[in-house]
Amino acid sequence: MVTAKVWVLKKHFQGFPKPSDFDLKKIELPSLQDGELLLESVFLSVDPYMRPYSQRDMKEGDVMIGTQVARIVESKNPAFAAGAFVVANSGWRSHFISDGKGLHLLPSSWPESLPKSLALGTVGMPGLTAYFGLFEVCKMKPGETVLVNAAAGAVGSVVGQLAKIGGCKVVGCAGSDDKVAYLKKIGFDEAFNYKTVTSLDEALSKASPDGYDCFFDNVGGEFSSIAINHMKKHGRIAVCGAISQYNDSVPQKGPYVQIPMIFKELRMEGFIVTSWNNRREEGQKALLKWVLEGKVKFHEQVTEGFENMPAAFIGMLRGENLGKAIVKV
Ligand SMILES: NC(=O)C1=CN([C@@H]2O[C@H](COP(=O)(O)OP(=O)(O)OC[C@H]3O[C@@H](n4cnc5c(N)ncnc54)[C@H](OP(=O)(O)O)[C@@H]3O)[C@@H](O)[C@H]2O)C=CC1
Ligand SMILES: O=C(O)CCC[C@H](O)\C=C/C=C/C=C/C(=O)C/C=C\CCCCCO
Repeated sequence: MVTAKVWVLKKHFQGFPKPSDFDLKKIELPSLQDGELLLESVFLSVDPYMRPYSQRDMKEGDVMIGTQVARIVESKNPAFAAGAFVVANSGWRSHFISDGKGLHLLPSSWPESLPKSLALGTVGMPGLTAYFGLFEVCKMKPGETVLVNAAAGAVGSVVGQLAKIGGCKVVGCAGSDDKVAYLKKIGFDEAFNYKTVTSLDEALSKASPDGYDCFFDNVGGEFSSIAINHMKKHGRIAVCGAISQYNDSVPQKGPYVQIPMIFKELRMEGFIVTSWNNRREEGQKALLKWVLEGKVKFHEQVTEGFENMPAAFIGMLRGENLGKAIVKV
């Protein structure tokens, strides 16, 4: 019998999640039935969506939602061999049983030299978010100017690099000087610390006096209400996330955006990356190629130990991560 450790949501979050909102439990896993697999999590992802989705999709006592790279320990399913690695969406669990549905084998072209955790970040859901958000929602064109916030994060850092590959000028903002330095290192044309600039308006004007054709918005709130006034005519805004709102008990009432929307004839479009699940392979192949060519750099904020999942999650929400926040079991 295998004993699995799982993190459950003990209490719905009020504001920022607290360690006391989680409970670590042990579950004895049964023996495998025909068609089933036993897997052990090797890397687990902590992502911003877990904060709002927990409110919408979970009840207290549920296992926290989330994805992992897992190794197949034992298989009674002919489609999956023991020893292979998959991306699963099985939540915060150290071990779990699956019938094979919803498991994505890592691409066979995955080189040994590349950390498998990238399948949760740059070459996984966040990277695909950047890929489809830029190409399908922003529809960026060479020579345009792209703005991205939370730019040193899992999604934002890929947005900036893909926009450079696409021949654009890229402006990014992040919440620390170290992150700003990282953005310049990976090729952003302009980068600033939104926490320390005296005026966001001035910082946006200085970074791109002519304004922005595309705004990849990961943050929402006041930043977006100001940034929208810096959009060029017929600009496009990809509403990817609103992390500035997730931990607020009472969402901010931002200034209205309709006026610039009308006068600048802007297109503002929200999206969820799962809308392109049928093109997942295309995106992963492209991202893997650019990583291997060195055109897309990656950085991971790795927290060691399954017992530290809540700390990694809370740390990411507080901006302590540079690049994709990952937990290594
Ligand atoms: N639509 C979709 O399909 C998807 C949407 N998303 C969204 O994309 C965004 C980025 O996700 P991801 O790259 O995984 O996360 P990150 O790796 O960027 O980590 C979150 C970052 O958000 C920033 N942040 C946190 N709170 C605030 C705040 N109050 N104001 C401004 N910035 C803040 C912090 O960076 P900093 O130091 O810059 O403050 C923090 O490091 C999120 O909004 C997420 O919900 C992600 C995946 C899919
Ligand atoms: O099990 C699930 O559905 C979660 C799957 C997560 C998976 O890896 C794929 C997509 C992740 C999407 C992330 C979206 C965002 O981060 C945007 C977050 C929140 C927007 C507001 C949601 C409000 C819910 O009430």
